[in-house]
Amino acid sequence: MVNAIELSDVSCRYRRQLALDHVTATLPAGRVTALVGPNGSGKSTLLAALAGVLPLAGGQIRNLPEDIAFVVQRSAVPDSLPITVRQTVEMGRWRRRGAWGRLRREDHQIVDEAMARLGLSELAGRQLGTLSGGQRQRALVAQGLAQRAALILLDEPLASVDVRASEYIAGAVQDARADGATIVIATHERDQARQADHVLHLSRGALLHEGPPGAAAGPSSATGAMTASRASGEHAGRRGPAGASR
Ligand SMILES: Nc1ncnc2c1ncn2[C@@H]1O[C@H](COP(=O)(O)OP(=O)(O)OP(=O)(O)O)[C@@H](O)[C@H]1O
Repeated sequence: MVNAIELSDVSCRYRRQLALDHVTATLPAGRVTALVGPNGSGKSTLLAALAGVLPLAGGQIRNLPEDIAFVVQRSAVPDSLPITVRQTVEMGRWRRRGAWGRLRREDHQIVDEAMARLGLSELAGRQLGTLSGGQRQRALVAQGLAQRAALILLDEPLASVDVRASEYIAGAVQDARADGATIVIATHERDQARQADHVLHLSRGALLHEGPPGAAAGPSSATGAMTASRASGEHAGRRGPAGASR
């Protein structure tokens, strides 16, 4: 039995600015947690703290797994990066094999599976920079999935993506959950927050509320999503558009 990740009194700063303000919260193991709140409320900062790329200014995080996949915002990846879709997804195996290590047959299988899951198989040889925004986002999510990490962090994976990409990504998230991963998603998308198991509502770096989707949200909710009831069942969206099943 894997324990929930526990944040107690977690604070983070960028120089003098307090970006996370004494956050105490729980991220249930093997479940999807959505981080919601207005721009600048601390969602990306909380992901960076969980990923270990931003040191804590105070507090502690317990039960953090060692293998963590961090799918950053698409805007954080330069358009001109000379890399194909396959190479992008293969980078998800670097942690296991090292950047210069040879991928094994099982790695290639995992990469193929992640690409198929996100509907990217036919785009494998394409340069990342020649893809649409939604396709590029799918490639980044596929890279995250290929890590087969116990904790998967996704920063705004549905920002400015088309319906097809958002269906593939939502399906991939539910698949990773079904495989036992703990997933944390910063999102502005109502549907994604509704489909989560647990929601942390942040405002100005502080936790306003945590609980199941549909529970009370503060009046400043950026998404307005928290008053809606859960739209779909446990494994809703497990399959993406045609050909995406695995
Ligand atoms: N690299 C940085 N240097 C300085 N301040 C930063 C940095 N990154 C974020 N901040 C500040 O920290 C606060 C929290 O930002 P963060 O990006 O975590 O919010 P967010 O909820 O993810 O916002 P968004 O929805 O716009 O992505 C904001 O006030 C922001 O201006």
